[in-house]
Amino acid sequence: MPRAFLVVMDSVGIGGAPDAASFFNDGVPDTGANTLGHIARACAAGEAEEGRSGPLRLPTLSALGLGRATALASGLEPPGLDAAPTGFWAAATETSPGKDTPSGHWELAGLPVPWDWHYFPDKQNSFPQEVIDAAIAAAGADGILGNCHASGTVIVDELGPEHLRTGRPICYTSADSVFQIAAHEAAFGLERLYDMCRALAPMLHAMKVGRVIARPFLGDETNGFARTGNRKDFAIEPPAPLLTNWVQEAGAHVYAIGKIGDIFSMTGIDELRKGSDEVLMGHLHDLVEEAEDGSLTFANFVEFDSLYGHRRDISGYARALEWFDGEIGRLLPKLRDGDMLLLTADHGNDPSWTGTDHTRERVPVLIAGRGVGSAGQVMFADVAASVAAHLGVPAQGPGRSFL
Ligand SMILES: O=P(O)(O)O[C@H]1O[C@H](CO)[C@@H](O)[C@H]1O
Ligand SMILES: [Mn+2]
Ligand SMILES: [Mn+2]
Repeated sequence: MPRAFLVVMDSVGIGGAPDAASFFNDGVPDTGANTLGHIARACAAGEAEEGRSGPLRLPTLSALGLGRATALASGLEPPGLDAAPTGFWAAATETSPGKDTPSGHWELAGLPVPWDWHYFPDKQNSFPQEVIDAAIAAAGADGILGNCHASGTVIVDELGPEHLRTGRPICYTSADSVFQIAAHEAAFGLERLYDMCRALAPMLHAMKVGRVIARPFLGDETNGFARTGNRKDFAIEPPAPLLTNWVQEAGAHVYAIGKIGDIFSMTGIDELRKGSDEVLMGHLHDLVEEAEDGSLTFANFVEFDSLYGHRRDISGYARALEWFDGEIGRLLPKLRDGDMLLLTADHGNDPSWTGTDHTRERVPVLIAGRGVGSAGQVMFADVAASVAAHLGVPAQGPGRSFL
């Protein structure tokens, strides 16, 4: 029986979104943003030399059509990615009005977001008093810190000492529909932070804020602060069935790897494996070996986005892509007849761009196991319909299979 492995390379956009002008970073429209294309250009120009050197080397992803998809999506031919495709590729366009992770994943799973998310657009004094009051009550503190747009690593460095002195949680947001809470795992307490997020989530979700995100960190003023791997996203539940439900309702097993569990609030998921991207890649290799016939494995590799995209770190992003390419190169020979591996992304996060937020872009669709060719321009929701068609389960919603 066929199996499907749907792998999201978080934020690996390929530019060219037709509505990029309606999205912004620090007030600058996302028009022209191109995560993969600008990384490849910087590498070719010798401008991404930290921990690596020279042109971006992605032989496996290039053979699966990454360069062709980027050129089709944006007109930018990424240097060094011009291999003749040996897989099936496409460039996908999003319709949901958000450039955030839940919007991208829900639509890839066949469910465009049917509402406008609530944002906190003011860069300072971002949160309304009723939200601040609820946060203070949920924290059991005498106030909050931050109340602004921020990069999560910068605000922890800046406000970590005051957080330790006052016990006040650091609350911040971004261009996404998120309410993020950074707190010290020991001094404030990890479970206390999770409890605070759980207490606030119903109010924020009712406002159509997509996620309350726990951002635990450790360290001190002398040695500095660092976020831990205990991040937890408290996301709004998807409002209708999507790919994981369709597969599960057809009687097949659904494995989730990484943030997929949080993004979908475990809807339609039988088992979840979490950890760093390196650990997640081990789980993906294991599941290619052992996943049941007919099953769906749905994975998210977040560190392209969280460690490099939001940090505007081009060299780091290139290193992560080259590591990932090597791993996928080792994975392909393990695929069985009837397996489909589909690599895609949920939005862009161009590390050469201004600001620190996601960038509105098209995303690649790279498929191993379904012959050689191209579907050209497709829609995010077509990914779900195509995976469902491959598995032989009925699809719902606006997506159409391109297989
Ligand atoms: O800067 P950090 O804390 O990584 O936050 C980033 O991660 C959030 C969720 O993807 C985004 O909205 C952006 O704010
Ligand atoms: Mn994402
Ligand atoms: Mn992000």
